[in-house]
Amino acid sequence: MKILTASQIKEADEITIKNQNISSEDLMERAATQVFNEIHKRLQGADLPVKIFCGIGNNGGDGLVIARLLMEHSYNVKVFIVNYSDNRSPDFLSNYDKIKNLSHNWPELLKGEDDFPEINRGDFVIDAIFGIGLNRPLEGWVAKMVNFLNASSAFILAIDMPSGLFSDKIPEEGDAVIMANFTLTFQTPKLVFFLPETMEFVGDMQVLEIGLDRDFLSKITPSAQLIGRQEAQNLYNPRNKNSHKGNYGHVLVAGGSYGKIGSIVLATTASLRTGAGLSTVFIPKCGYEIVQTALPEAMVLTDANYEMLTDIKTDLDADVICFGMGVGRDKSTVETFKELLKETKKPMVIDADGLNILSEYNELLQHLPENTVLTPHPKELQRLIGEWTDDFDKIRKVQEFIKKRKVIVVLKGAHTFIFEQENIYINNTGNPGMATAGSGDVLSGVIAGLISQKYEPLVAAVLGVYLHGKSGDISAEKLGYEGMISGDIAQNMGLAFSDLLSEKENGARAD
Ligand SMILES: NC(=O)C1=CN([C@@H]2O[C@H](COP(=O)(O)OP(=O)(O)OC[C@H]3O[C@@H](n4cnc5c(N)ncnc54)[C@H](OP(=O)(O)O)[C@@H]3O)[C@@H](O)[C@H]2O)[C@@H](O)CC1
Ligand SMILES: [K+]
Repeated sequence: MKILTASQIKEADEITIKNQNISSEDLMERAATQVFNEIHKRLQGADLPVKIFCGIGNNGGDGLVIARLLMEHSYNVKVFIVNYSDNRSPDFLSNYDKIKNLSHNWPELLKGEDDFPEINRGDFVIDAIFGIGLNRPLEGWVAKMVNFLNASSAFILAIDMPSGLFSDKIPEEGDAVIMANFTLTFQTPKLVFFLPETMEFVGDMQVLEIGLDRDFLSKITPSAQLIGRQEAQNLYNPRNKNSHKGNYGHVLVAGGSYGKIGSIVLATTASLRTGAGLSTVFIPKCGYEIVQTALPEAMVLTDANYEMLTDIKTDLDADVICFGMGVGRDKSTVETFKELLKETKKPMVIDADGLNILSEYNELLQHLPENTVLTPHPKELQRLIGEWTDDFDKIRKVQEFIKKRKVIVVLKGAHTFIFEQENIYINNTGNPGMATAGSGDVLSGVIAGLISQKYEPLVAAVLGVYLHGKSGDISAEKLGYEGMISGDIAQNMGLAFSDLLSEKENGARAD
């Protein structure tokens, strides 16, 4: 699903109005009706107090349409106009008239702190104060209004965007932003919904298709893409019946050190469970029996050294090399990694201490094969590219880095971001149970397992992150966030594939 900027959305809006020969008010009615339908589906006529806070722009106009439709269905609705300016939009005004004509339950104008209404625990608050038109931080009593709503224990549903949240920048410390429980957003999710610094304002999120011009949407270059089930399905290559293990490639997992052989077991298990034809590990001697016992399906080669890697064989017949997990940063390990980078032409996936070595010995970066997949978590990324001021600055810095080094970066997080050239892919599977030791080792193994099966490195990264998250979701369903461990994510990869290939309905949600 494409993620568009506010100006792209406004353009789509204008083109839709022109091409479909409708008024902007018609489009507002269409969009807000979708919101009403979602609310009605869930509330089923329940008699709870619905308190709708409307701004005076089109986000407020949406709020007024939602209010009217709820009133027509006999909901217990009270509308408050957050009257921050007299510059009311035309579509706000015509819906203001419509609601006044409908009932004597007129909207109440709020003009300052003294007008704040009572909000109770069981209230259902709808935030239609600001949407994508926000152009400066909230101030004065309007900021206080937002903080007041946040302080209530009412459920807050944000329309299009939580009010106070910009679509293209991070709020400053202390800025007032609605902390929504749920956000119903129009046509396209916004990039800020997925950034670590802003995702908490959004709560759960659902995208409502409002029928914007299809041709325009299909041609426009998005600022990022959200990867859900449908996108992942499009990346999947079905297996040919007439095939053998040689068709699915050979993964080499090189890494590990004394006390850290488990990371190799996890990555290698994941590569095999993702479908690699063969997996060989290259580890220090101390790991020989561990891997042979834990994973009889793997072949094991050992370094001359007992505790760490000092001499990785570079003439191995692998299709992809996965390096770095548990490998440590001893000088002799750095040397053999350097040799490996200089010698190999194979695609690589580099994780953990492999990344830390690259950060410490910057000169190695020039030897990375093109399209190497680097899989840092935020701390590893920071060591690699330096500090950033906020999440937008981080994106810019990653893009500069990948342009210079011609690599793919998989930045792990609640929403993992995959950066390739100018493109950004944002994963929509996964859960907090995956914040557990070894989860990253499994991901590296998954991506390597896909590359070995001839998926392009970018496709392997995007599909691998999706499947890894899905397997995490399946593990969480069975074991709960606390109970699941990364070995479960590796074990359940097969179920993630089955889920991908099953016929079940996906609905409008992008996972
Ligand atoms: N295609 C779609 O997706 C569709 C979108 N639709 C809806 O339209 C929404 C966008 O509407 P919008 O453009 O009218 O902007 P909105 O967010 O209501 O606010 C604008 C007002 O806020 C003001 N203002 C800004 N910052 C301020 C501040 N800090 N403090 C005080 N004032 C501030 C600014 O005035 P200014 O003072 O800058 O002149 C202006 O008056 C969108 O989110 C969606 O809900 C649907 O109806 C149909 C299909
Ligand atoms: K809003």
